[in-house]
Amino acid sequence: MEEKDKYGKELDLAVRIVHMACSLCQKVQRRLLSTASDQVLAKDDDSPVTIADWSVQASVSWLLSEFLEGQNVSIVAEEDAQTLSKSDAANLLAAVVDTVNECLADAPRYGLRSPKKALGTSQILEAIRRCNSTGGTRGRHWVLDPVDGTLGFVRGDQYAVALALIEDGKLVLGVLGCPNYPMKKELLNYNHQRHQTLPRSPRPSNIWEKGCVMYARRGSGQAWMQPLIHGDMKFEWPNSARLVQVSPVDDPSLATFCEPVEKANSNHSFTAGLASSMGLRKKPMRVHSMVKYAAIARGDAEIFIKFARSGYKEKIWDHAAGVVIIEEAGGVVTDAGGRPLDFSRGVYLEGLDRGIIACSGLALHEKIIGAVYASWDSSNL
Ligand SMILES: Nc1ncnc2c1ncn2[C@@H]1O[C@H](COP(=O)(O)OS(=O)(=O)O)[C@@H](OP(=O)(O)O)[C@H]1O
Ligand SMILES: [Mg+2]
Ligand SMILES: [Mg+2]
Ligand SMILES: [Mg+2]
Repeated sequence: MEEKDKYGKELDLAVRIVHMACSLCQKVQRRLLSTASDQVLAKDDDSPVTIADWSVQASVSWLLSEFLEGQNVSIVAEEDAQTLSKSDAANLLAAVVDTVNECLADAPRYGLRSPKKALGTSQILEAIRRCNSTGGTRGRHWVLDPVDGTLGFVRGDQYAVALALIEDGKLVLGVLGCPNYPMKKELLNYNHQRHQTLPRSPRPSNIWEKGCVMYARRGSGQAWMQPLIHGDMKFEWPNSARLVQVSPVDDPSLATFCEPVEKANSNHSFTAGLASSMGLRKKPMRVHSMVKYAAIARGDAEIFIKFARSGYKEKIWDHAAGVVIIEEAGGVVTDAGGRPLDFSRGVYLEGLDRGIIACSGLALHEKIIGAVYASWDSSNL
């Protein structure tokens, strides 16, 4: 197979699957926001999880196994089936089973096959449990964050579905579905005070106002964006895909940096110090989820910085898809020491030096690394 066609089949499959998963999430988010429900649960670390997280994981797992039959499909993903398997979780499990079957019944619209008959509870639990691979340096591993930014999802705000493929420890493709991130930034209602970054109308009618799916294949030098496939729209490959590129801005005073919304996930006062020391003047764009990676890849912002509290270990599914998309769009992603992220060492980004810095170009990147170096000793991280 020619190098340029390598992973073409896998990318095509992953893009279709992510479109489907985004549609599932939109339905669940609408229901969640319109009913005062108890459908948001807390995990052991107090982070939220919903029917959408489990349902996307089950659907993606089933579809990958179905289409890559014969291969021993290895998936590294965020959720497990423990809570759902408990005897008091029958209603929750039933809701997941319904949601997955509703989603898979739509598969032909995306050029995929539905199951011959609706999946049963045990098949769905099995599909979730199968995603317990720990990745590593050898072989192929799919990396899935079924709902990234679950907090944004339950707030009715930004979230993403992220699917990537690693082969022999290297990222080879990434797909990022952003259901509330319109094709054009101008269509986003960005409110600094309320930290809300939502499409301007709640039920947009124009496809450019709807969400997007971005994707890239390692080494292609290209990153693509498509409008989200909706309702009765037919999936036409490559469905108005357009190339995206990082921003050309390299003057810090004109650059925008993004960071997590929650102080608990990244040290806002440290990043504010960094920003001012390198001459960034604009307010930070605080957005939930890997939409931050999407924003850099398509030139809506120039910098993404995340410094988690010391002791927190970043997981590969929170970054994999975003990193390959930014890099192919012309950007740079490293840790705070300037080294590339290592996706080969299991579930965590082992060896990560302090934080993550994604940038539209080398000039800004060097300035931030320099600013981190200069301010680290005086910081209280
Ligand atoms: N303590 C701590 N520090 C750093 N990061 C953490 C922490 N706890 C969780 N996470 C991971 O952060 C993911 C969400 O990141 P965001 O950038 O969307 O955060 S924020 O909601 O905008 O604040 C979130 O992803 P999801 O669980 O998929 O939502 C987590 O994997
Ligand atoms: Mg995540
Ligand atoms: Mg998640
Ligand atoms: Mg989570």
